[in-house]
Amino acid sequence: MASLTSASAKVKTQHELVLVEENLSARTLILNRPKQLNALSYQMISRLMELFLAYEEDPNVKLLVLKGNGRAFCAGGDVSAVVLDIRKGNWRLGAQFFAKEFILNYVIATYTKPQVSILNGIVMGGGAGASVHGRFRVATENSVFAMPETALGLFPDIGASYFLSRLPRFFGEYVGLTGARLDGAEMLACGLATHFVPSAKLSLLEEALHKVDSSDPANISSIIDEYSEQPYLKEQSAYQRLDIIDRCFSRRTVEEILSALEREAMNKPDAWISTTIQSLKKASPTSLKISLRSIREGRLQGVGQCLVREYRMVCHVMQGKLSKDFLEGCRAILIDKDKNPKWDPPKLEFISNSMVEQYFSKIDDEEWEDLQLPARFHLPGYAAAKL
Ligand SMILES: CC(C)(COP(=O)(O)OP(=O)(O)OC[C@H]1O[C@@H](n2cnc3c(N)ncnc32)[C@H](O)[C@@H]1OP(=O)(O)O)[C@@H](O)C(=O)NCCC(=O)NCCSC(=O)/C=C/c1ccc(O)cc1
Repeated sequence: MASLTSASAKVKTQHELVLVEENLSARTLILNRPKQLNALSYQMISRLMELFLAYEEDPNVKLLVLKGNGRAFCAGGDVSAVVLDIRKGNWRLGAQFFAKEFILNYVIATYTKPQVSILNGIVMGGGAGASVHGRFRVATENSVFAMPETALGLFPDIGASYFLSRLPRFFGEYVGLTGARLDGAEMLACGLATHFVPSAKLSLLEEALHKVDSSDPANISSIIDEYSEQPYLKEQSAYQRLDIIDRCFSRRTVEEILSALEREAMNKPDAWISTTIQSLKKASPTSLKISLRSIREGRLQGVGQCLVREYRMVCHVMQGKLSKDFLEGCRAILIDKDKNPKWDPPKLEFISNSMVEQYFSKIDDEEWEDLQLPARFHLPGYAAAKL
């Protein structure tokens, strides 16, 4: 029988935002802001961090399950508050949010006990950060995955330059630049999910996980295997187009990627190529350029290095000195909802390499410092790389 517990926390609402279920050696954390699609607020991230760190020390805990209440696992970081902060000129509050979130991503990526994320709904931005770095990711027929940041004037953060760059071939560049939505079958095919379980079987799976008394990933994997199915990958899936994706998204620059897609479209008109071109043309040109460079650098870096670099980048975005596209993207998509952002600079060709370069440099501010990741000791082999 599950019991609801409340570990030590200062603010009462934190307990309501992340519910905890205890079952023998398993702990289930439930993101509980269903009306906002479980968008992660600062309090939620703080609470998750507190719970993850406490459970790592607790020998009675062997397995963590993470899931969302309602139709979403998690639709990303909570963008509603940040817009107010930036408008007031308080970009450091945004930076503080990201520092906390990225450290949580790092703790998850290097966690010493297995984490099973049940992705039975929307998984976007920060929701991917809370799950993809963990050991097991269970997709269902309700999963909708996307990294939609370039449409918002941001870039795929939360360590996405690490995991996107490790997807097969150039699929990560495609997912990260276009913000394309993937279903559960596509998530499994590309490796973002480790298992696919039909939602009708989730309660049985969870019951089985509640009885687990081991942290051995092989044990957990075989339990999830019992409920897993091989889903149908639709013929129109982007994952069936890896050859075109490779031909186009392997190009050196965003301009070359677009030209390659346009050439493909001329040779063989196709709805998927048109949609892909349209997504790129609607996104912030600055976001596209810094995202491509970030994913390319990520190929050669560990998850910690990726997060430190992304933190520099996100601080530049929050500071708004180099570009105000993030504020404009939030206005157009979340506030006025006219879906018509006016990006500045408005075109790819106006953004030089040296402008891109600045996003990767330290912030010129005496009070600012690079992200300090916590030292993580005694990691078992499986705690390091999950993808
Ligand atoms: C496609 C979605 C997921 C579902 O669409 P829908 O089914 O038509 O549902 P709604 O859009 O009506 O969403 C239901 C409610 O959830 C809210 N919501 C839905 N995602 C959100 C959300 N990320 N935030 C804060 N409310 C939300 C949304 O505003 C709405 O609230 P309300 O109008 O009061 O009913 C749609 O909500 C959507 O595009 N959400 C944004 C997804 C997204 O871009 N996520 C990644 C964002 S970037 C990121 O993670 C970092 C952000 C950030 C964080 C902190 C910072 O300091 C700086 C930056």
